[in-house]
Amino acid sequence: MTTETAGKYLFPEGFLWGAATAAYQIEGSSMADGAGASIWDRFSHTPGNMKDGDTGDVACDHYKRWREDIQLMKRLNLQAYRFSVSWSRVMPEGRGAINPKGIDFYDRLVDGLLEQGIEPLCTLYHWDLPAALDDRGGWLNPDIADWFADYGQVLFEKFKGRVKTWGTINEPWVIVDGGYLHGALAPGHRSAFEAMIAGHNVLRAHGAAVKRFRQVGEGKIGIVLNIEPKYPASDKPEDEAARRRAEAQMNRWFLDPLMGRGYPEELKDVYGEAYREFPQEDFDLIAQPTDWMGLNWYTRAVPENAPDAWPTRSRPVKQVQHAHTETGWEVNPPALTDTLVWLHEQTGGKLPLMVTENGSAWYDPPHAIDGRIHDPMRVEYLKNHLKALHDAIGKGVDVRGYMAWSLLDNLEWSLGYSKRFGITHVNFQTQERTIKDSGLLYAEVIKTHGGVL
Ligand SMILES: N#[N+]C[C@@H]1[C@@H](O)[C@H](O)[C@@H](O)[C@@H]2O[C@H]12
Repeated sequence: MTTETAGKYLFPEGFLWGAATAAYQIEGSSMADGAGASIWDRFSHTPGNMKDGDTGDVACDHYKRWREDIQLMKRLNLQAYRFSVSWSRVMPEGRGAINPKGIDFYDRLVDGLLEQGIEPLCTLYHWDLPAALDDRGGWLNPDIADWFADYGQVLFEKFKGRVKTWGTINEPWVIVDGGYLHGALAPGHRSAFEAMIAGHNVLRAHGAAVKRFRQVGEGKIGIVLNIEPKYPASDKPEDEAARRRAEAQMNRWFLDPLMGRGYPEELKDVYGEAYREFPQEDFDLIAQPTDWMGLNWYTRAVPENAPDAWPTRSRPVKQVQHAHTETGWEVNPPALTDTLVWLHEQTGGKLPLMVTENGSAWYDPPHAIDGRIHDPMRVEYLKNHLKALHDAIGKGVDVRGYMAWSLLDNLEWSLGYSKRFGITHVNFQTQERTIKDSGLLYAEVIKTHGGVL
């Protein structure tokens, strides 16, 4: 904070400050106490899939250390905690029998959070599909919509009155683009034909869960989308056309059907013969009204026309004038403001938004030095993106909260433990947690409602 900015970035009363994680990335013990395997247990144990051969077998050992981690959340002044449930820990086969020890873990976690005055925000699905369901076709099997709604009902009923904000699915685009189109994520398929089908079933499952929530649940429900704004590399028509294809394939593929607009026209151009039509009743199910929408936001892209680039025939042009994180993502806070304004417009300005993930990976030392973890780049990233978020609110965007990604350094999927996103450092040899300078700043931001920015 400088004298001229003192108080300039105060956030609205009731703005919800938290941090986010996901089950497979932090829990460990993924097969303990009757849990079933997920597609990530299989994928991470398949040689060649994971950097350094890393797996989620231990991760942050959160399954055992959850009490310690709730104390960590208190030290960070968190008002909320966004976590996901491992479907196969609760329902080992994905359908039918419930694993009592599995659901008991989440029961204790939710009660522990509430006891500390931390609001639990629960994501039903953050990529870790039960392997038993994958054996039945997984997201390629249309029956998964009912399987997912049945799973959701178990949680809606179990946590009624305690969990009041639900997210159905985290990042449909990554589930499909990573898991079915490019194969970089579980279950590792590479087919545009499968991607269209899987994407449609992910959306149907969301709709089925929302419908079931209206019957048995209590509170608010929404979905969490990753949006990466696309800016044209030049004013050449071919670059604008490339931008539109890239925007349709990532940002509108799922958003448009959720808003009742069906798939964007450009998707036919992107997927060609793999594109397919679906019945209107599916789109009616998908466009079930929801109560809020989550935005996971990290960076922007500047695509140019690239006829050889599959499937969008576009390629991002590196913006060397800006800093880039360890994951190679450009740092561009104003693009977050633009995205929030765009999403506000795309959702008709009636759907409350929440930034459900935002953060950055930088090189951090493997252990604390004199009890501290200095992460100046992450401090700057956090400060500047919170200011950009504040700017969006100033432009009339209804943003209700911000969940820092992530509470802990954790398993960055197929990148393993090589990329650290946490505001808390984890020494993966000792499991020691050390709040980084960015976490100390975030605690102050929360305490001052942004006044410290
Ligand atoms: N990569 N990256 C960091 C972060 C990932 O760790 C989360 O699980 C996803 O929801 C989303 O991709 C964002």
